[in-house]
Amino acid sequence: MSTVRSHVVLGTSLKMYFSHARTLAWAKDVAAILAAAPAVADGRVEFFVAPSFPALPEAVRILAPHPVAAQDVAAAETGAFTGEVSAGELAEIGVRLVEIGHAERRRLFRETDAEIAAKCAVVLGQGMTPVLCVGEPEAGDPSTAADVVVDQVDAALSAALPATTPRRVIVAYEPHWAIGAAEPAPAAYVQETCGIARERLLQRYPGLTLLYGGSAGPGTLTALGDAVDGLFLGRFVHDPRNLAAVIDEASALLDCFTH
Ligand SMILES: O=C(CO)COP(=O)(O)O
Repeated sequence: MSTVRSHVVLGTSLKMYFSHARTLAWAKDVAAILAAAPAVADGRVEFFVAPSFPALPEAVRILAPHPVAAQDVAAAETGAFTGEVSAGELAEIGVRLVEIGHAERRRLFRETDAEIAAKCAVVLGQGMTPVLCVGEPEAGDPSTAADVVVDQVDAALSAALPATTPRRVIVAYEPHWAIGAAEPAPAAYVQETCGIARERLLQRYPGLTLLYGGSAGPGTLTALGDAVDGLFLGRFVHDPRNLAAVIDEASALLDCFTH
């Protein structure tokens, strides 16, 4: 498949894998990798990381000027919601993106479409970018998967983001069955699903950035071609050398296009 791209977005969530000390050590290694990557320096490769809540302020400091994301947010703006963290407080400490509706939150914490929509609204209201996670629970066929993706995006964004507002939103397509697996979903399946979904979504959400997530790592971006704008990475970049490899791969794909 031909590669037609001028910009790649890469992100990763550390979920709840690391200790505080390991998160900060990892962030320092990653900051050095980003500083050494020309395609990151000139903005053609964008990278964000979502550590756990307690690590956010330090991660913002270590990774600056690269954006840091939260893994979740309260659906309410403020008030008596013990244990929750507001979008306002996240914005105040320098968080620029917020992951919403990850498969684990939908499945393990029974997060509903209504809660996810409310979270998108508060995040957009604070001027941050939602990283909306969508995807089908079971492997099926691409057109059914694309229906699920479009329905989940509409349920999350249609009230908060009128079609006339060209605000940036990141949608991470993560088939639930490909998360925590040995390898990503088959490239042809992802390409077809994303192709159908993107065509239907772009008219309504012109600022859409579409990422693939689910056991992604070195090689995934090349396999997917221009079906996606980038990757939402997980376990396979716990070793920073793998992140460096993915950044090199993204840079090489961009170089193919620009030279
Ligand atoms: O859920 C994911 C990113 O948020 C993907 O995680 P894995 O790459 O570890 O499967």
